[in-house]
Amino acid sequence: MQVKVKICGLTRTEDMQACAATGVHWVGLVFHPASPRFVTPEQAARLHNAIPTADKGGPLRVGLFVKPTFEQVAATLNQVPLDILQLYTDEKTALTLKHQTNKKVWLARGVARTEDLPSDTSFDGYIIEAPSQKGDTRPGGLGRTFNWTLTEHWHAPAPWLLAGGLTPDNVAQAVRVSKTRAVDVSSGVEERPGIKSALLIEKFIKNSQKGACVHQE
Ligand SMILES: O=C(O)c1ccccc1N[C@@H]1O[C@H](COP(=O)(O)O)[C@@H](O)[C@H]1O
Repeated sequence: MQVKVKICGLTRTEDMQACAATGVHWVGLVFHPASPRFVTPEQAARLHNAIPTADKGGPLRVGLFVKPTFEQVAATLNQVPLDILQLYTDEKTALTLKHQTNKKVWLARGVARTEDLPSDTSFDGYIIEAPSQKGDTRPGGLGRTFNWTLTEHWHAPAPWLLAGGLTPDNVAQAVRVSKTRAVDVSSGVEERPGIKSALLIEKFIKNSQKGACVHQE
């Protein structure tokens, strides 16, 4: 797989198994109570146990937290051995959590202009997505796209994933325009919030690779 894929917001064992079977690089578990994809640490542990770990060829586990405290992250890590923390918080808190937990940290950043693109090399990766809007009930998972040309000439300080409103129908174009090497999707491969479709996951992965072929020629 040339373009790496993360499927986020998994709540069911069968969806974890579909991700593992299709060879996605990362699966995301949402620990934000306001999300329709929220899972408790106990539910996450069951999902984690349903598929091979990364050292046995399974996907890496990414835990998504919105403005978390150290206590919330530590209590979650006690139940489920996450590989990466995807954080919606400020840089200082994220860096402190990285040192406290000794985990890889990806920062999520909404981008409206090139000036919003991060330059800090302290993090292990970035999720680059649509900026929040007034009235949003959560900072992501809303199926909203942004101007993909913004990242076209960006010299990223760390590996990054393009996110926000990606679907099997637009992912090839998104990869082509943004020049990303990795994509992240939640709502675009769902039958309804939290319920993934194995068929849409398969289509999404296949189409994401089509975008890569064009810009690598
Ligand atoms: O998925 C959620 O419910 C969610 C809640 C809070 C913050 C982020 C969330 N999801 C992340 O948002 C992006 C884009 O999602 P979508 O494909 O537009 O639905 C992705 O990184 C999800 O992991």
